[in-house]
Amino acid sequence: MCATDSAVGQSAAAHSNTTTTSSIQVPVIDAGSCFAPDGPQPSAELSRQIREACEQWGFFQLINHGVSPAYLQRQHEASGTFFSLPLDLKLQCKRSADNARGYFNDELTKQVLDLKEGFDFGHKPHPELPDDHPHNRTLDGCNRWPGGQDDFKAIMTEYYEEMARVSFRLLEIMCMGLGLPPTALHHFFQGAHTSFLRLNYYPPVSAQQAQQQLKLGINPHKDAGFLTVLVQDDVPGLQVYHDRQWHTVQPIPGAFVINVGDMCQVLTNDKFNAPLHRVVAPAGRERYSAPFFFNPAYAANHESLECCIDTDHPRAYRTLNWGDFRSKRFQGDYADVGEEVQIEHYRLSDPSG
Ligand SMILES: O=C(O)CCC(=O)C(=O)O
Ligand SMILES: [Fe+2]
Repeated sequence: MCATDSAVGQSAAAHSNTTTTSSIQVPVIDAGSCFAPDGPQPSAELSRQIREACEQWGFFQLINHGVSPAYLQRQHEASGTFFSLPLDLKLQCKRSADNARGYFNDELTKQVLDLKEGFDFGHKPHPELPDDHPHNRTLDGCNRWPGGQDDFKAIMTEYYEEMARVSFRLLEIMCMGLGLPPTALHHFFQGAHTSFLRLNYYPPVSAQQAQQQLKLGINPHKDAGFLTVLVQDDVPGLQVYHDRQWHTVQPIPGAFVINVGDMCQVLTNDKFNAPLHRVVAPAGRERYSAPFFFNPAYAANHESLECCIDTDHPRAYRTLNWGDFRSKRFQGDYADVGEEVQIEHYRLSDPSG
């Protein structure tokens, strides 16, 4: 990608090949259908639960959200159809150094090759113009689609819009949890958010391979944007690092898995933490997931919010421009360019700052 960040400052255990099982679980929150288009207003109790999950884990699952399961099912089926296309067709829309969007099977996370395939597409500023029109070339590049797969494009575009709607609602609930008006942070996103949808396909490794050595579909990383809304199928693999252990995010049919990203950590002055996570390559079965990375406008400058600063929590970061951060990050995901930029470089106590 990736919208990912590095594991600087994390203990060696976070990089070990061992998986620890634990009885504590990523929080599961009932949203009371408030993500349905005509659903009820989110309650203060929901915003409290989400705030606590963001403070304690930076990860949670949202059930009973109210988004029609048909969207999720259509997306899942279309993703399966895409990844089963012949490789030469997929390679026709392969991403390149100057265009972060399209198909890829050579992603590096922290300069280590991931065991997976993926497909990215994102915000198109002028939907009425062709994808490759100069006006639709963004900092991330422009969308490219596999030839002759109009249904795939239509289903994914519809799904993207639905995830954007869900993300705006989540943003509002998070603001409520911080004691802000629900729309207090809209200006970071509205009209020009640079979100993108990623489809992930993890081919199975043999049970024998998995036993010999832990194989990772995605290496440990943090997501760089504001938040991520992910759906996974019924094959476990996603793990979050919490309290010095890796915890599997157990698949729950139809649930959204939400995690905090770097920009949210900067805005909240470390009150909400972007958690380290990874994917264990599935043994014996393939696995699919679809993260929607809810990203601010390129021009958005991030400074910690006044409501998150006090004498015990002084301002932790220098101003960080999202477009600048994002483009530096993509260079590191596409090719091994040495140490990647990360939010720690913007920490006011960072001597290199
Ligand atoms: O596949 C998953 O469950 C997680 C994917 C992920 O973390 C990512 O694409 O950044
Ligand atoms: Fe991620």
